[in-house]
Amino acid sequence: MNQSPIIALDFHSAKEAFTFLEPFEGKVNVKVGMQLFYKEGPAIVERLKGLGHSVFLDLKLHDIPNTVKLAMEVLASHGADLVNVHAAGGQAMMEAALEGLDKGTPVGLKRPSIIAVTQLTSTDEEQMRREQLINASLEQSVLHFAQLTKKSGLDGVVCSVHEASAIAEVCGKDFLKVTPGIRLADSHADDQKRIATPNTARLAGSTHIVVGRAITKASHPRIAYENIRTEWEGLSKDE
Ligand SMILES: O=C(O)c1cc(=O)[nH]c(=O)n1[C@@H]1O[C@H](COP(=O)(O)O)[C@@H](O)[C@H]1O
Repeated sequence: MNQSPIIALDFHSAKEAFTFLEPFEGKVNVKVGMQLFYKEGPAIVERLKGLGHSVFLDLKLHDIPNTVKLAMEVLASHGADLVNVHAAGGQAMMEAALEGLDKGTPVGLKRPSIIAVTQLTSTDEEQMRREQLINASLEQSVLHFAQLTKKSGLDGVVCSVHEASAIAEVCGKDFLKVTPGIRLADSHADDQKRIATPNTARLAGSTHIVVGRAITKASHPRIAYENIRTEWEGLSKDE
């Protein structure tokens, strides 16, 4: 998957998603999450891939190792470029996920990259300490999960922009740091707690940004996408 912004297709149906994508010329990076996948099934991934788009299949698996391994074996056959799990599932679960993906990837195709969610971007430190009983800073917790993810052999993590540079120091520049919670300077946080602009994401060393509502709810989604892409890539408006 190239480094263009990943558009979160948080839509209710394939019809809505494809209508939304119509004004976009060429191939884009898209994310299919639970809402669209549970409605449309694997066909949505296959259709998007058929149009040449790159697909992050965001189902955030979190279960016992054997169940995750078997599920990943099936998911690998849909052709997604990137999939994810929750790092809190543990090292054995992450290793099993990787094993399932390796086993399920059709011969001749590249195994999807796999990343683990550290702490959701809708979580803040106070909530983490209170609800998860973690007696550490949020950054320490994210770094812990990033190191566990790396040790398990995965390709990277989902984190917020605020932890990206610390993760780069510990896990390396090439370890994926996929960062949702992206907002333009003047937009609402909605349910997100750890937000940042595309420009901050680039300076912090995010490898990818995931953007949903700032594009999908914009009055001109294509223009919103271009503005975000321009800021993320550090280009001036006319480049
Ligand atoms: O795994 C994810 O993609 C994810 C992890 C996370 O910690 N936070 C997070 O917001 N996401 C996803 O990223 C997208 C963000 O959407 P917006 O807040 O509308 O930009 C949603 O589809 C979330 O499911």
